Amino acid sequence: MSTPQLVVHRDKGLMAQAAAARLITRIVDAQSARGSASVVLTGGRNGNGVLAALAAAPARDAVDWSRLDLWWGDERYLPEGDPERNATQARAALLDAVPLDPKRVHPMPASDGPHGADGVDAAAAEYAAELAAAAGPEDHGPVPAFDVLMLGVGPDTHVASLFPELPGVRETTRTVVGVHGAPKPPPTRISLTLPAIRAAREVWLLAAGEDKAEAAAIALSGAGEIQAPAAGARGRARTLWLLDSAAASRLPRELYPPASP
Ligand SMILES: O=C(O)[C@H](O)[C@@H](O)[C@H](O)[C@H](O)COP(=O)(O)O
Repeated sequence: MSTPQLVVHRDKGLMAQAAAARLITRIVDAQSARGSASVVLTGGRNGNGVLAALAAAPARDAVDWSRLDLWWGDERYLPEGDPERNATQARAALLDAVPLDPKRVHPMPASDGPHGADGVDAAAAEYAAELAAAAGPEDHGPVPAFDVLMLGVGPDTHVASLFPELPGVRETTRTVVGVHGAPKPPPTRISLTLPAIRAAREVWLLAAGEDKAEAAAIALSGAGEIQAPAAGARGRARTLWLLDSAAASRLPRELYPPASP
């Protein structure tokens, strides 16, 4: 697993634009090398900000959208099309504006699907099976080796729907779990687990705003992953924290020396 690298941008708008530019490059490189690319999307304002910046970037046309697999790191277990679903928000921010292959877009199940509102655990198992079916021998495991997996970071250090101390973050075997009683609404969610997240080549953690400063400082100062799930989110080849200066304001100095005057 890789050691976190930090990139600090002046403000959250620039952070989103720079992350979008980085994502375009990463997708184009993967498509050139292997024919296709795979990206895992996150919910939340920062993740949607990156998607909106990507939608507005002229270089988005460099991506072959028909050869891109999209997955989700977590989902709010709500009916299809609910405005609070991460997939609905991602479609509005970007996905509806680009020529994706619908067969390569893999939203997590919705609560009005075959598993029903009480079936979040079965819905999570279904998504795990979908991931396993997409993994090839070269992936060495039950999920594809995603090119980039993005995660918003919560003020309590949660990533995806893995919250401090709750069962999801303790999962060591399953790749996807149903989440009950999440402290961030809605309480019922589906989430990739840390083992699934760590299958990604690159994991990018997005944190902008003063309310993320403490979470970033804790997660990057050697905290355990059960107490600080963001600390356990690492990519095989690269772990990148993309921050704005407000979110970076409480990092230990050895991680982020203050800018010279
Ligand atoms: O479904 C969700 O809510 C998430 O995926 C969650 O993990 C989110 O990414 C963080 O809470 C950060 O959210 P913000 O970027 O809005 O602060």
